Amino acid sequence: MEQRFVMKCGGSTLAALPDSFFADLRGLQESGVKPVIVHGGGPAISETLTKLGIESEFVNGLRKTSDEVLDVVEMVLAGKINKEIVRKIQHSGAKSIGLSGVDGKLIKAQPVANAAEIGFVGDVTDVNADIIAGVMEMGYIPVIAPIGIDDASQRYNINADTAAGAVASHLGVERMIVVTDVPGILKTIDGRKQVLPTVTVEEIEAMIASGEIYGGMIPKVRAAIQCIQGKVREVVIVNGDEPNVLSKAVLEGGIGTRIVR
Ligand SMILES: Nc1ncnc2c1ncn2[C@@H]1O[C@H](COP(=O)(O)OP(=O)(O)O)[C@@H](O)[C@H]1O
Ligand SMILES: CC(=O)N[C@@H](CCC(=O)OP(=O)(O)O)C(=O)O
Repeated sequence: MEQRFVMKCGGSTLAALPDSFFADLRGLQESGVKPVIVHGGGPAISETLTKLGIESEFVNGLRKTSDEVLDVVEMVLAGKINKEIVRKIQHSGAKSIGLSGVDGKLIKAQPVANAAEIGFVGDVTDVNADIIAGVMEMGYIPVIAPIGIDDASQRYNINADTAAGAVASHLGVERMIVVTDVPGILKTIDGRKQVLPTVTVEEIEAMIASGEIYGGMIPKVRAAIQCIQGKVREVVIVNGDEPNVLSKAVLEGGIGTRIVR
């Protein structure tokens, strides 16, 4: 079995993740599995921007990022949220090191195509997988904040789903697990919302076109589609609230929605 997996934790669920979630993570690591975490924190960024009286808006799911907004994004993601996750992992008894994409130029980025409209938002151009592998080799769980950097040392705000997909691709893991606040991709069947156990790229495109997949689910499925073109075999979307959700997703299957080729 592939020993490594990338897990993306969304801001929608981070604060509510119970101690048992981190105990499950520790158990997995003890059994020889090597997790890599990439996290979001959109709601916490919005809250801090509001407190500071800085306006920001989303354009097609991406935050318009001025220099002033970028400072707050880095402060909240690489500071507050990253260290909160590292502390929780350490409290569970596992070892963890927090990094942002700036550290060791871990995530190289370039401006998105519509940068003139949305500012310092980045697309990933490269990931320094050696740093991540080195941290794992030392027995630590890497926790990565989605800030990118270019050769001129400009920072970029990167959507966390996009960053996680790029990390999974560059590491060449077989599986990415996306932990969020819904139990998978939901579809109304026979008048009832149901979790789809498996979806293909074609089904996703149809659900985006019909509006059945919208908002924050769009960057997740887009990142999933991008990374399953390569070595990543499947992306699993799960709810962080479910007991032992990680070990179920990694070892057993049959939970959440699996996105496959
Ligand atoms: N078909 C769908 N199934 C489930 N959730 C969906 C779907 N389409 C859109 N969503 C929305 O996507 C949200 C998850 O995205 P988001 O709030 O950005 O989470 P995160 O902070 O974890 O990245 C869900 O809470 C739900 O409102
Ligand atoms: C460019 C862009 O939109 N970046 C995101 C980064 C955080 C994120 O993606 O967090 P979630 O996973 O919780 O949504 C933002 O500024 O909110």
